[in-house]
Amino acid sequence: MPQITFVTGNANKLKEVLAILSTSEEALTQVGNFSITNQAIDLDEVQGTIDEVTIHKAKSAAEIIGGPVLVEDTCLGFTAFNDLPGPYIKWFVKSLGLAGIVDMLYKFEDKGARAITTIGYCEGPGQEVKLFQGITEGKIVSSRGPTNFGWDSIFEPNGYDQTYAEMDKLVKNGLSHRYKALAKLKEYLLSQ
Ligand SMILES: O=P(O)(O)OP(=O)(O)OP(=O)(O)OC[C@H]1O[C@@H](n2cnc3c(O)ncnc32)[C@H](O)[C@@H]1O
Ligand SMILES: [Mg+2]
Repeated sequence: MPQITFVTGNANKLKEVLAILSTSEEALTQVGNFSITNQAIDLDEVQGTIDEVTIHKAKSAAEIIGGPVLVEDTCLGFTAFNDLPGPYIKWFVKSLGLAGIVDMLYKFEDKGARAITTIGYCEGPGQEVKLFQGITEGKIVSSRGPTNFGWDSIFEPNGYDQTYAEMDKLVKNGLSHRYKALAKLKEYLLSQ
């Protein structure tokens, strides 16, 4: 069975990906003819568009692993900021904290935000990268719920009165940006 390595340095991402792809959280899962395993490597991230960042991550992962890989890059962008910070959200969370990010939008009436996961699939060194993207729209609110995963506690998806952090995991994993991107990847892998 061909094996694909999901490369990420983020344990929470890995948990969600495995929960969405399978019904259990085992460290190994199967989609169609492929089995998916994991390696925790923190890949370099270039500056650029979401697609450029993901393509670069996938290519470097394929070089390091020497075989088929999956990577993902997750963005959070604000409508009032023309979709920034986008791929740079991680550094904003690190430097400003969640309260600092909420404050950034203080003077804007529009609190709209988009969570975007872009998955990159590369079959090996030097191969093209296929992209699968999922977007969930919502708004930025004052932090509610556990704060152990990124910006989950300040993002409230449209149509819900809970933040991602307050939601049951099954609910988040049934509507999230990551779920939508993985649904597209799954469809592709099942057709191979
Ligand atoms: O090794 P990689 O896969 O790159 O893992 P990372 O943690 O560096 O992740 P990203 O580069 O994609 O940066 C995304 C940022 O958004 C956070 N994040 C990712 N998915 C999230 C989600 O579903 N909910 C909340 N925060 C999330 C994550 O903790 C990072 O701070
Ligand atoms: Mg990263």
